[in-house]
Amino acid sequence: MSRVLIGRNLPESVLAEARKIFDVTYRDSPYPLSHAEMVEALTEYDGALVTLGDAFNAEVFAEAGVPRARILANFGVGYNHIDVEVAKRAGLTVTNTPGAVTDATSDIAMTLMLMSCRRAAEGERLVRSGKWEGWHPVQMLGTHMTGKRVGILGMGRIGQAIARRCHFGFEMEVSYVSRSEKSLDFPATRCETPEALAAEVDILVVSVPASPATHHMVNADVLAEMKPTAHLVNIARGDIVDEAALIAALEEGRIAGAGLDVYEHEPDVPEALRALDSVVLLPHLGTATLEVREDMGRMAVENLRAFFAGEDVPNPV
Ligand SMILES: NC(=O)C1=CN([C@@H]2O[C@H](COP(=O)(O)OP(=O)(O)OC[C@H]3O[C@@H](n4cnc5c(N)ncnc54)[C@H](OP(=O)(O)O)[C@@H]3O)[C@@H](O)[C@H]2O)C=CC1
Ligand SMILES: O=C(O)C(=O)CO
Repeated sequence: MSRVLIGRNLPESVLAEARKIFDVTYRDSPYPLSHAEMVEALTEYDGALVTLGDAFNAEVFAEAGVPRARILANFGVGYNHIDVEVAKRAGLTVTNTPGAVTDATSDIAMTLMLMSCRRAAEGERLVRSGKWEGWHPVQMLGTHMTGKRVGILGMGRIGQAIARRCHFGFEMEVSYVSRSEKSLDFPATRCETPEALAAEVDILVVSVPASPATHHMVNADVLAEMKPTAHLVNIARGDIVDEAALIAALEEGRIAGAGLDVYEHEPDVPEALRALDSVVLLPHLGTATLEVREDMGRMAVENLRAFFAGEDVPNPV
């Protein structure tokens, strides 16, 4: 039986499935693996189910030397916490969980769009404060989403699911940036650059993966192109947006608001961001439903199973 580390708390049904197939060591913790635990994952196990925040970087692989582990099955679609090139050079297969996350993450994008446009978090805080004085015709006026233009930065699985919700649910127009032209069943305009996209949309949604190419893709120049009435939503990874530049744009009222599920130095969220009424802050909730986490877990376990059975893994990265 292959010796597999489950690196973090998972839904019970996923653990039970894994235990049927492997000799499982379960690390019963909500926190990411430490450096020493990652080295141990590589040296003491045949494979590991790893999660967001487990920073399998070049130093970890260097310390592990010639690893015993042959596969890292990531629980999640985003794998920017793993140095995949170094992992492959060390002889490991890396897998992820595409698709299982798409609808839930798109739903959180819609939640953030609506909350930011309709000032929902600010309104909730007002009611909780006991200071609400009742309805009046010009109280807390937000942005009407129906019919506006959304900009999708990264028209992949999640970007397309968000665009579909916007087009079919809110009659919105869609613009996007992607490396390749997309063939879609709804109208959408492709822009050449993030700056061009930012300039023409009412809501800019970040859905590109984190990579050296997308680090700070939404920088001060992109934010400067946005309309003062526009909102930014980020459901991808924190470091795609230059957080300091975003805080400055919000503080100076150069954009109307932002909705964030992810942060540049997660879980640290700068005090300046937390102090702003014009920003909606969620704790990386994109895939946080039991059904979706079970699906992600099943996919990760299936990748491990297939690998150790000598089959092609379903989701190599
Ligand atoms: N908040 C949360 O909880 C969650 C966050 N995520 C994040 O969402 C990300 C996207 O997931 P998913 O939609 O499945 O990924 P996909 O790979 O399906 O889509 C990524 C899209 O980004 C585009 N892209 C990639 N690099 C660039 C670049 N340098 N310039 C322009 N466009 C680029 C790709 O273009 P092309 O198609 O042309 O190659 C593709 O359209 C994940 O990587 C993850 O970080 C995912 C799930 C949950
Ligand atoms: O899948 C991912 O990339 C996440 O961020 C967590 O589900």
